[in-house]
Amino acid sequence: MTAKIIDGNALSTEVRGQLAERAAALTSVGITPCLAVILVGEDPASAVYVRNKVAACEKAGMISLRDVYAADVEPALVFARIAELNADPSVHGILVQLPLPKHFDSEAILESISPEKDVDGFHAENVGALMQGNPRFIPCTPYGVMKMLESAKVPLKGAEVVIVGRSNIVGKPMAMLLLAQSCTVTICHSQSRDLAFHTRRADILVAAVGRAKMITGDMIKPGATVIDVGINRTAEGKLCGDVDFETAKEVAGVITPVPGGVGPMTITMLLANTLEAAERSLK
Ligand SMILES: Nc1nc(=O)c2c([nH]1)NC[C@@H]1CN(c3ccc(C(=O)N[C@@H](CCC(=O)O)C(=O)O)cc3)C=[N+]21
Ligand SMILES: [Mg+2]
Repeated sequence: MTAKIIDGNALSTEVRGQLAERAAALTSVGITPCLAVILVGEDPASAVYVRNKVAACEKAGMISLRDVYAADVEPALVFARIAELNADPSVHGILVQLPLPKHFDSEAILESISPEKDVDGFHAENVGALMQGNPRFIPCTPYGVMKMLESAKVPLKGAEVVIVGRSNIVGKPMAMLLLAQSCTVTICHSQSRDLAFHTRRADILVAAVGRAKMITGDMIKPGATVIDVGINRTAEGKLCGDVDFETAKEVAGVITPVPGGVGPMTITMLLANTLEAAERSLK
């Protein structure tokens, strides 16, 4: 039997439809949700993501602003633009596309965004709120994963979860969200001894390492839920995840594909956070 596939595009369409209704309701009272996106440099993948985010905003009836800077821009210019966006009441969300060029202090940039407009949930204040169990903005990728688990009715209470990857943008917030749902959470990383020992115990396995096809079917417990957060490009330019889908789908009970899985849900939850920020501005 092959695994049930969670279709991230279909779920995105459904959720974005609901968001569009809320956006229209806000617009009718004079507030159109607005996301400002800042892109520094010419990385082609980043340009594609930013284009997708902007298009998704407009389709959901939200406004988007886009500022693109050359890779060698003075950071002071970007800080000044963020300050301007922080002060602009018509802007509800601000996203600085990562990664930034090496001469940027990324942490300082993220801390300069007003926590009330930090729709990525990367500001230390929002990270702290999530750890304390009172999230203000949930980082978009782990938020999207939670929606996917919910839509597939994957039981969470008491489940053994193994997350492979410990990044600030996926692994760590993912662990906090699943812990809050009473999962038993293990975080593995590049220095973990005997990775397969851990992954084979997982009822829910989240792969967020950035290494193409590194999770193979033999590393998965039969019937497990496998969430693939990886976005890797092969030499031929094909997109593939951290999970070897062909072998994994024969073992897993539920699985997410790449493309068409977590990626579209990340953008959907960015829209959700922007809308949420705009709704809060009413109160
Ligand atoms: N401040 C910031 N916030 C982010 O949320 C952020 C970021 N920086 N930097 C880069 C990563 C990556 N990310 C993706 C979003 C959507 C897809 C997505 O839609 N993927 C499509 C395919 C798109 C394609 O063809 O390349 C899919 O998986 O089906 C992928 C990756 C957001 N990120
Ligand atoms: Mg994100």
